[in-house]
This record gives sequence, C-alpha cells and structure tokens, in this order.
Amino acid sequence: MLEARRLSLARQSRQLFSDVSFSLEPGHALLLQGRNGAGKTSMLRILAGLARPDEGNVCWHGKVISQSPDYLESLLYLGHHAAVNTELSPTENLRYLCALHNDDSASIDDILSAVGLAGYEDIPAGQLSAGQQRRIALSRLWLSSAPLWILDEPLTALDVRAVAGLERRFKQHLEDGGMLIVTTHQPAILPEHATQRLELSGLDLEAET
Ligand SMILES: Nc1ncnc2c1ncn2[C@@H]1O[C@H](COP(=O)(O)OP(=O)(O)OP(=O)(O)O)[C@@H](O)[C@H]1O
Repeated sequence: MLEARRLSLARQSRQLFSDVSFSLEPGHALLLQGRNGAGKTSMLRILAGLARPDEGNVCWHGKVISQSPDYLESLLYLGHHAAVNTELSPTENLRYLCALHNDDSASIDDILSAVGLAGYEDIPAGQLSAGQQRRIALSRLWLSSAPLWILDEPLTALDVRAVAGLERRFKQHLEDGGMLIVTTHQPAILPEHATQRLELSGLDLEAET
C-alpha cells in the first residue's frame, strides 16, 4: 500500500498544496487533477521519490520511501518527457528497455504491435511522429512488472486507438492487483469503481480568478 501523509509544498513563494493525505490500495487508481501550474507534476515527483516535500512523507508498505530499498524496484515512473532514444529504432529502444528491466522473455514484436507500431519497427525514432514516439515510451507499461505506476500525462499526443489500448492496459494492471497514479485530462480512461480523485487547487492560484 502507498500512503501520502500530510504532504505540503511551496514553490516560488506559492503554497502549491498543504496537508494532503491519501492511501492507495492494490487494484486501485488515483487520478490527480488540477489546472496548469496547480502542482500535479510536483506531487508526482514527490510520490516517485524524485523530490522532497516541505512537510509530510510518503510511505510504501508502512515504511518511509527514502528508507524502503525495494521502493524503486516497485515503481515505474513515466514523466512528461518520457525518455526515448531518437537515434534508435522502436525495436532497438525496446531491446534497451528489456535489458534495463532484465527481461529477456518479452516478445518485442508483440509489444510493438500492442502499442500500434507494427510496420515502424526499424525506423529511427527521431523520424517518427510525436504520438509514435510517445507509444515507444509507453511500451514500458507492457514490459514492467512493477506494481506501482506513476504516469504524468501519458495520453499526450496519442490518437483514439492508442488511448483505447492504454485503457485496456490500465484495466489489466489494476485487475492484476497493480496500482496507478496518473494525471490526465481524459479521466474516462480509468475504471470509475476503482478510481479515487485528488484535486489540487494550486492554493494561491484560486486568488487569481
Ligand atoms: N523545481 C522548481 N523550482 C521552482 N518552481 C517550480 C519547480 N517545479 C515546479 N515549479 C513551479 O510550481 C508550479 C507547479 O508546477 P507543476 O509542474 O507541478 O504543475 P502542474 O500542475 O503539473 O502543471 P501542468 O498542468 O501545466 O503540467 C509552477 O508554477 C511551476 O513554475
């Protein structure tokens, strides 16, 4: 189980969020919402252990994540600019990812087909469209066995078919007992019954309206 305990963060003398707590159980998703600049990415980075809050902490199975050596192995984090080597083809990018995940069993062709890149396997990623490059990055979701996925705007640049494929992958991950924390402007992609919502108001932004 993942627990956020009384998280607070200020940036550029603005309080982004204050005293935020939640817990996430296996099989459940958390949808993080809020307008531009509200602090969603900042929150995701804290939950992934990439940044520290001003106050509060994040616990994984009851232990603070900085003292939980297995946390990073349990986590798949995909940021805004998910890493894709633009000089390598989709197949080569996936070979590299397989090596990273110590996975020699994955069928690269099957994964590329699942993410809709059949026919583009051997073209350098730099010559592919933004959405096709995004699909390469998202193929990590087919490779990883990490129980906790933290994804920052994963649907950016994706077309309707790719979004549908991702929706199926999310559903399967949750049914397998995985957990998902995600920011997206298309909340319908998440199963309603297994999803909790957390709205970040970007506290001082409220005063601007
Ligand atoms: N490392 C940093 N140093 C200073 N300010 C930062 C830093 N990271 C984020 N901020 C500021 O914190 C605020 C929240 O940024 P954040 O990226 O978390 O928002 P967001 O909700 O993800 O926005 P968007 O929907 O536009 O992606 C912004 O005003 C941003 O300028």
